Amino acid sequence: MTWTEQKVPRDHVPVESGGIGVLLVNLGTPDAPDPPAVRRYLAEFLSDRRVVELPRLLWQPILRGAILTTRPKQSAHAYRQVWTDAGSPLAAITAEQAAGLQDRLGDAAQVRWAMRYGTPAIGDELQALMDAGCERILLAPLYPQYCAATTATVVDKAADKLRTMRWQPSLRTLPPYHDDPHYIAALARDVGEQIDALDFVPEVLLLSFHGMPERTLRLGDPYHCHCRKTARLVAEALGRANLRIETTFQSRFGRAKWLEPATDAVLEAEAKGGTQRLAIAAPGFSADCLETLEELAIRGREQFLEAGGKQFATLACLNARAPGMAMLETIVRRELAGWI
Ligand SMILES: C=CC1=C(C)c2cc3[nH]c(cc4nc(cc5[nH]c(cc1n2)c(C)c5CCC(=O)O)C(CCC(=O)O)=C4C)c(C)c3C=C
Ligand SMILES: [Fe+2]
Ligand SMILES: [Fe+2]
Repeated sequence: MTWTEQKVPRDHVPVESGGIGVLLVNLGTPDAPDPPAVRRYLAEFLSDRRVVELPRLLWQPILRGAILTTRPKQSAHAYRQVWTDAGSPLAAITAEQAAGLQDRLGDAAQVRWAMRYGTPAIGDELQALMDAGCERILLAPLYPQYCAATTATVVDKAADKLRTMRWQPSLRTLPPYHDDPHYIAALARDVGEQIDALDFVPEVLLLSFHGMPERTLRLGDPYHCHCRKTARLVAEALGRANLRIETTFQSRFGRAKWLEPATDAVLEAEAKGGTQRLAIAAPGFSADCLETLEELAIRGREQFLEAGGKQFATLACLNARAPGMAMLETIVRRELAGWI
């Protein structure tokens, strides 16, 4: 043993060294569907300057005042409607995706998962990978379309952890995969199969993406363009002449103008304009969550049917089913090239 090794405290030495890690990251979700837990989650999420790009001195009083006194109660009600025995759908599905990817990668890499807001925290999971001997880590934000409010903030948070380390791992990040042929093929196959399994033939398929303030498009965020490209490629890959496919943006928050057309407005307009049978998919969400299970599947259905629509279906996200997992394995292995 060399002099340096003798000087290194035993508990700071990885158990095994030279390992490869993969950290899957999604947005985050409350620990429980009750107002205090939702308040903690929203406080962290909506204090992120990547998410709400307003000066702190202006935004924090609004957040701590109007928003955090009313929204946690409303959102907790929404979360209760989608909560499962395994907890929040977003966390449960992300855990399943990590387990599925671990099975597929075997001994080649250790896979863990984290949430940008709440738990399990990115810093803790990076540490766990390092403690398990990983010196090279692929950070994989599970957002197909790049957005500063989602992708960049994951990298920021990982960098915050690295900033505290004397001995850092080597880090790679998974690039956005909005136009990756494997992602498009997985979506086309999965969406196509789900449409074929419906008990009705939809006239219209809405591809609904999470919205963003329109200003971010003008500031150069590629998110809107990525969503549009995904939608165009999925429509081409589906190749269904009798199915009209439209792109919309959901989950508007606050008073600023958001990307349009808005999903809720289009659902109403379609029904009022005579569309009777409609299906909706959310290709930007890698896992089902509040925004798909409550906003689309519950409220979206009500909006469409109340406006005169007759049949409505929300299609599941790729989640941990085979087409999505095969795609994830392929794009992760590609980024691990040279490491494994
Ligand atoms: C300014 C506010 C918000 C921005 C910008 C935003 C961008 C954004 N979000 C996602 C993905 C998800 N968002 C989810 C929930 C959610 N989003 C916001 C606000 C903004 N999102 C809020 C306040 C909430 C919480 C629920 C509520 O109170 O309405 C979720 C689901 C989380 C879950 O627990 O299931 C996801 C996923 C993307 C992809 C995105 C920008 C591209
Ligand atoms: Fe959101
Ligand atoms: Fe929502």
